[in-house]
Amino acid sequence: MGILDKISEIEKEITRTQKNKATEYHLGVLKAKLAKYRAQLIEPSGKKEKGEGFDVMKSGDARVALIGFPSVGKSTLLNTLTDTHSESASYEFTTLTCIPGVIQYEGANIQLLDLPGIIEGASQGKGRGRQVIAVARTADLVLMMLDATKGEIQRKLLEKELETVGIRLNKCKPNIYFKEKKAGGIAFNSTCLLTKCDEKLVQMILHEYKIFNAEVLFREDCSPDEFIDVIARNRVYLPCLYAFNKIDQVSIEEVDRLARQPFTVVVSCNMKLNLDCLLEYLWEYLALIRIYTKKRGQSPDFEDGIILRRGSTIEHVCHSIHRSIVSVFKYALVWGTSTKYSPQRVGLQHVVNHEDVIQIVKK
Ligand SMILES: Nc1nc2c(ncn2[C@@H]2O[C@H](COP(=O)(O)OP(=O)(O)OP(=O)(O)O)[C@@H](O)[C@H]2O)c(=O)[nH]1
Ligand SMILES: [K+]
Ligand SMILES: [Mg+2]
Repeated sequence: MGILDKISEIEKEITRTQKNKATEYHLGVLKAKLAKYRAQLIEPSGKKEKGEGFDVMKSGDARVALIGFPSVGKSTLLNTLTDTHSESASYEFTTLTCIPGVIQYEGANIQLLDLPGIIEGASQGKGRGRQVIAVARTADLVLMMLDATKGEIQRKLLEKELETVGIRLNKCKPNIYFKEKKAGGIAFNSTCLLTKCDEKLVQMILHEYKIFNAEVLFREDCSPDEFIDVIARNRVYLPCLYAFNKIDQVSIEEVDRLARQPFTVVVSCNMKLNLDCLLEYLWEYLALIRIYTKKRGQSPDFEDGIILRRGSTIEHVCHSIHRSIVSVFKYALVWGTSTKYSPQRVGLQHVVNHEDVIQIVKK
């Protein structure tokens, strides 16, 4: 039996099995098995698959992958937001490779990757699904483009495809400490009440993975699926923005309904409607900030900021100026919203805010 057959057997058994207290353990083990086989499916086979242009160099401050069914308007968006041209047409599978463009926004260079359309079964290799998904894993954000005239179906189908290959959208990593050990059996602990998972189930799942010695600490009330995500290791957690395109084709009531969904923006690429809003969301979801540096006695150059991630520290600022700066760093002066007063003297661990002005004082 091939892996695909094994996977579909297990999937069938999971749907057949009624969910209740008595089947909980059985289901947990089935899910662990499923996760194992799926991981084998996406492991690189060694030989390079066809599809040139898929190894695109990462560049700029962040990378966004355009994922969607054929002909939803992905290439039209790339053509509208960047200087790059990607063929767009009314027939499906117009785009056959990965085409990178650059969005310039708020002083940041955001790499936007136009990709071939994907369809149901993409995760199992239909069309160029596997290559497209491999690119999505390298992105900082998935921009899922959907056809507003088709309601929510496309979204559900694509979410399932990405879910299957271990891509988690708009989800946090489960707060579970997990460490494999050489000996000592399985040490299980939790810091909160667990309602979805227990020690026995954790052990059974670990045995499925042939893990017999490990330390496990649940710091939140996680499900068996979330625990499997932690031990499976190949999971990626990405923010996702859903963009419903072609709103020029649906009623105002439908536009309003779609726009109210979480993590969603409604646009028309052809008619250039609401694209400024899409860009604002991208900036927000990528968690980008821009700071300025200045030299002593001079005013900052507001034309030339440094783009960082939210949560970055003075140490990150130093590194993005030059590798050697940290070794001669004495303190920094900060003007902006991250300090109580301006300027304020801070150390390397100080977290900076959007639009802060920073002066590095050397030893
Ligand atoms: N009505 C309408 N049509 C649009 C809009 N945006 C794109 N289209 C049309 O949709 C068709 C497909 O556009 P593409 O940009 O080629 O779509 P794609 O997602 O790149 O398609 P593939 O590369 O084949 O996956 C073209 O005929 C576009 O003109 C829009 O906002 N409204
Ligand atoms: K097309
Ligand atoms: Mg295209």
